[in-house]
Amino acid sequence: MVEEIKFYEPEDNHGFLSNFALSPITLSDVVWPSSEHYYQAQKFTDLSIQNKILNAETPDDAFKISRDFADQVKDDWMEVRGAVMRFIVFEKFRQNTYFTHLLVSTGDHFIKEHSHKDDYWGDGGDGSGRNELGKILMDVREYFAKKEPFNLVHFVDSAKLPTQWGTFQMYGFIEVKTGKEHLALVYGQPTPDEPTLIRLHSECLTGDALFSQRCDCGFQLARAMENIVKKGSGVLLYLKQEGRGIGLINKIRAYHLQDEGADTVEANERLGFAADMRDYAFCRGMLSFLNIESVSLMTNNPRKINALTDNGINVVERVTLQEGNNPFNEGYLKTKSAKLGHMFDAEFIK
Ligand SMILES: Nc1nc(O)c(N)c(N[C@@H]2O[C@H](COP(=O)(O)O)[C@@H](O)[C@H]2O)n1
Ligand SMILES: [Zn+2]
Repeated sequence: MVEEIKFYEPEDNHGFLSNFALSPITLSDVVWPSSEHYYQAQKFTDLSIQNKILNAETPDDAFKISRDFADQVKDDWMEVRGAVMRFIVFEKFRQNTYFTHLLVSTGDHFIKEHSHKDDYWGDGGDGSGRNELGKILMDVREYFAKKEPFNLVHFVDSAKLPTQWGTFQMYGFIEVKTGKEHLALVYGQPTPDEPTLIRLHSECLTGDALFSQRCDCGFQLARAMENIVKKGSGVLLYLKQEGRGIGLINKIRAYHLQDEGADTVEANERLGFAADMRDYAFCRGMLSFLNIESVSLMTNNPRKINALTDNGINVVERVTLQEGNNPFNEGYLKTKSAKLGHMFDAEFIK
């Protein structure tokens, strides 16, 4: 059974779907504060009425001003209103990509404007209405759901994550291609005005949660979060890519081979995997949702730099993240440098 999304007030859950949600739409150098402003203004040929509506403080005021001039609505309005609505709802989402991510993230849910006041655009409150606005929203969703970056991940929900360094906002995403669950930990208020300090951290249960000294992951995770808090803002993408993409159990198999003398690349390959199975293309979807286009990337791994660059993210700076070298991971770090191109200072892997 396909679940339903019933929306109405812009401040309620799924309120972004409402025409009364503020969403600047620029048309011929005119900025309409909401789709409601534009839709109501198109009822009139009188430019002074259009301007009154354009300059209305709120979408509600735009609606009310339109009702004040009900006797001057143009004769063909009932014939053209459907096309006007479809145009402006499409433009709302084309120009406000955060809303587009939210719309596409509703998946295949049936969308209804739950309005007892309107049985044409809404469902009439009892489901007897035509729900024409809901139909347009589902058509617009279908269009953008096929387009990058909206087709890469679906946002599910977010919550606070208090840590020893500071409180992050944790966003949960589902990768469309694989169904994998990925996180974005956001600290402060990253803005497109300057490069955002970020880390692409591939999940390493042993290092991140079990204090392993076989690798540098847990040490890098801690330092990256500390760096972000010290800077005042930034993002850590926590990616479901355990074992360089081979998974936890296969990583244990790889460790076993390493216990018998193989290096970390040889072990992967003896198990029938490439040295590194990870793909990062979906990260563009998470960064787009967060409105991040240029980054300072904390990594030693050239593949992560290339992956972001290849997917349209401007990596303006690489910030080294050399942490946790110890006798147990000395060989691992040396192999990452020699065979996987990791950029370490000579002193770090002596
Ligand atoms: N396949 C595999 N073999 C090993 O020996 C490993 N230590 C790992 N660890 C995984 O590597 C990723 C972190 O490496 P980067 O620094 O991001 O390149 C992460 O997925 C670990 O689980 N994997
Ligand atoms: Zn690790």
